[in-house]
Amino acid sequence: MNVCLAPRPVIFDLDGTLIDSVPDIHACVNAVLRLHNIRPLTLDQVRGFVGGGVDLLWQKISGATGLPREAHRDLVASFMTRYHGATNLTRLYPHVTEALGVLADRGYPLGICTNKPLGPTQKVLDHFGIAQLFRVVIGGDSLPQRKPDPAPLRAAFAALGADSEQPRGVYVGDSEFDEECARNTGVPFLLFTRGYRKTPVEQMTHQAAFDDFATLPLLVEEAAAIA
Ligand SMILES: O=C(O)COP(=O)(O)O
Repeated sequence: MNVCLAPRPVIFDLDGTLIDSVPDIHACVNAVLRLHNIRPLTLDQVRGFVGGGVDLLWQKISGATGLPREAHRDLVASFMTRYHGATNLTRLYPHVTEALGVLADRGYPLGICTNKPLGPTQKVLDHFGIAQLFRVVIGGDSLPQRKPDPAPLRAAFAALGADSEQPRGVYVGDSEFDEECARNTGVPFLLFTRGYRKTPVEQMTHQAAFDDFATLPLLVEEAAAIA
């Protein structure tokens, strides 16, 4: 007898996976640093600080620039004012829209689990006209926990009807935070290699690695079959 299983959820990270947002983050960071007469950071420095959410970003910036700990809240607030609608320098990676369309057409429930705060996340998804493809969006401020804690990813799977303790489905991301989160959640990880990771691909745990979103639908099919 042929048993036809419903396609399992596919959850995506955002920064460094679907979008290259570091140029906008870099511009907003330097605008805030300028107010404090701190020399601008390079794009590479800022890229190296992204992945753990806005709080961790500013802890790392303060560590690198010597900004006082007491300034943290104001720095984050000042950054968020600028960052909220900053999409001018952000780009979707090639073939992202097409790959998401193919997966949605094949019936995969799609979601986002990012450490980026929800406000800017929704703005950028709207900006690129892809918001409607995602049935759930979990941001870095949606829950008290952030990736690599499994809680946000579990919540995303649960919202798509999966078992929240032992979800079946796949997570697609680019960073060490995403790799660890997938492992903590117990789901296969598909690694996009053109994002913001610092570790060589061979040293990261993944079900498959890819550098072109055109190949993603096939990888999802293979990974979902064993998830
Ligand atoms: O905002 C960040 O630091 C990273 O966000 P991400 O989880 O989408 O990579």
